Amino acid sequence: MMRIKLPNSYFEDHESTIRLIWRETLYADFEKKLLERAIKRKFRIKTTISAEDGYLIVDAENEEIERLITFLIQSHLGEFLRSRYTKRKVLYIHEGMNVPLLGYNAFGLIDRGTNLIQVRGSTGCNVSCIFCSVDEGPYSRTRILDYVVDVDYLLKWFDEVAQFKGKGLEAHLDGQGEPLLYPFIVELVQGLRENPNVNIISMQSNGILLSDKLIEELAEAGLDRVNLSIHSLDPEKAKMLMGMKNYDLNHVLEMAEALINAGIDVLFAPVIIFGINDMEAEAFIEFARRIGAGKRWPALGFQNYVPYKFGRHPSVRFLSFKKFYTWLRELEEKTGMRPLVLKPEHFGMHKRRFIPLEFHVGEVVKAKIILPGRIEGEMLAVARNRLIEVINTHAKVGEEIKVKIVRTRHGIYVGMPI
Ligand SMILES: C[S@@+](CC[C@H](N)C(=O)[O-])C[C@H]1O[C@@H](n2cnc3c(N)ncnc32)[C@H](O)[C@@H]1O
Ligand code: SF4
Repeated sequence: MMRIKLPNSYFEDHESTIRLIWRETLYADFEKKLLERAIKRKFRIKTTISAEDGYLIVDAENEEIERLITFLIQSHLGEFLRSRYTKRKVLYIHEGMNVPLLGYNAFGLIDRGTNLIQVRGSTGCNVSCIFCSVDEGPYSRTRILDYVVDVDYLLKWFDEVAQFKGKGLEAHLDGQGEPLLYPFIVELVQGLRENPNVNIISMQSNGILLSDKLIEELAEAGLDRVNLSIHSLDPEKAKMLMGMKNYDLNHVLEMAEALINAGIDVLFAPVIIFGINDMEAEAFIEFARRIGAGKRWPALGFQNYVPYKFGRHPSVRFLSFKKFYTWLRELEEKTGMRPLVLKPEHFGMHKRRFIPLEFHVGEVVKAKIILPGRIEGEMLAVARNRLIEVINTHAKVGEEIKVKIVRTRHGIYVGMPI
């Protein structure tokens, strides 16, 4: 009997398949029959494969068999990879694929002309907030695919961008999804910390996947702040807003305290939907005060609910930003909590030279389709070492097509086939 384990993984038995859980957030299913057949073909012996206590069990004793199984699993991992949370197929982006990490908003890097660089290692979310601006999570109706970027590759691109942008940068881990689903989150923070141009490392998160152990690791790696998305202090209302029956508000509140105790600052970032949770604003302020949030940065960053084109839209009233800011100023007066109207300077943010645009609107470029996109009719193409999101297309991976650039804002390129 052999017990096989692979680094950062464990195995589960699923009747006809063996499931490899890799780095907690990803999995791949392997047909037992196929693995057994491969052993039979090579070694002419009949074996049975199962999983127990996290190990893959083969009823044979032979190091060569162990090597074969390990090789088969590792070499097919990319093909079968799925997200444990969204259950969607995951495309693993690594250096060998030559995928530029500038140009697309779902993964890679985004430069919006300031000293803050958004760093996006993966897509996908573990909850489905009823207002989500990017229609994320297990109940998404539009997202059909997830991406995970190899951490060394992401850091390599970051280092190039950071060299161009200069000193005093903030690396902000956010995404079209939940950054804590990124399987290399600790390594990413560590790598960013090693960059001499990075001063601050912050993250935007729903906090659900935090644990005492992960917080300790993130603190040690050098994370400075978490903008924590908590939308209600009432457990039932919070479940409704997060679109998740087993959302454990208490756990997230405990983790907020644990972050602060570990020296990671917390900024609470509730999305305010008037008529639903605006009446909780003072309770949020009270809670933030009590646990000592906002040590180096503001403790609260209330966000006005905005109905986004590709997001989810609860049937609620949308308050104009003018009225929203008036509401915030009144709240400042009433509670003495300042600032609630947040400005870039509260975060040490300032304008910086943009990475020059590679295309201009209206330009027609020859681009090569290299990856499927996240929604139906969308593909990712590459030209001049940038990604372009091509919409309304039936083109296939490998094809070269002519694309008319329709959007270039903040170096995110959208094009249409012509
Ligand atoms: C898309 S989320 C991604 C990060 C992470 N999953 C989270 O929720 O913190 C980024 C931020 O946008 C907020 N947000 C999502 N949908 C929104 C909407 N329709 N209007 C305003 N803010 C929204 C989230 O609460 C979160 O603070
Ligand atoms: S707002 Fe954030 S936590 Fe909520 S579904 Fe969207 S990505 Fe996930």
